[in-house]
Amino acid sequence: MSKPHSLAISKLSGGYGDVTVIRDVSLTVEPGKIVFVTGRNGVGKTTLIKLIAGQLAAQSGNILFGERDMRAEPPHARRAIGIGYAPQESVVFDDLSVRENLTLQYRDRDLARYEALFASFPRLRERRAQRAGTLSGGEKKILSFCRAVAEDTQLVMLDEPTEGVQPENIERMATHVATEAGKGRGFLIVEQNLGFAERLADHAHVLDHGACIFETPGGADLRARLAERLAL
Ligand SMILES: Nc1ncnc2c1ncn2[C@@H]1O[C@H](COP(=O)(O)OP(=O)(O)OP(=O)(O)O)[C@@H](O)[C@H]1O
Repeated sequence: MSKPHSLAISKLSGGYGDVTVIRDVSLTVEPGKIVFVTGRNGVGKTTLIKLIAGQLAAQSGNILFGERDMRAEPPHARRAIGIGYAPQESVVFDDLSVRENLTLQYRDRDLARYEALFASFPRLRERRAQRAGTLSGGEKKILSFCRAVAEDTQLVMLDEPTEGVQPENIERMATHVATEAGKGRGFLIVEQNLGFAERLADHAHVLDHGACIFETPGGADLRARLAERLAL
């Protein structure tokens, strides 16, 4: 992995066509830091991640990764530069096997890079020859999580990674995120699971109507601080 970069978003606005969903959002993810974005349904969390990944074009504001302006780069280039992404809908190719889904982007098609993840999620290894479309919703989320974590990117964006995943696997996800952050990778995680956020966050933002209405450092009572803002 090359020298780690910070992601720095400033006054970012964007949405769908002429409709503005995200308004003037600013946040930073430094190397090795875990930053959460939470908020109620429909406030724009996924839209924000898609703007950073390049799946949606920004209307105004800046997205810098290191010194580089990401707004000029198409999605595949942003990934190649070091911004990985596991979307909320998991993007599992149903007709391909689990193995193919995990190795599509690698010329060597080697599963060895998944050893540590398979140790935590053995069902994925057991089901490697199975059509990915036959996996349960939670298993698809785990597949998508593993693919993003195993990829050699400096930043990992996860959109609701724990949705539909059982508690012991959520705990294993948390362990992998903490380990990877310890190696210097940054994480930007959209989550409504406040326990997961409290367990991992260095910093958290609350989004409402497309704007950041609250931000706070991580820590023991993060869940309560966020819940208070979410109830407003
Ligand atoms: N393709 C689209 N075209 C137009 N509007 C959209 C589109 N996708 C989402 N929206 C709207 O943008 C707003 C924000 O949606 P978004 O998916 O970003 O919210 P979210 O906070 O991620 O919600 P959830 O927690 O339910 O996943 C919503 O009002 C939604 O209806």
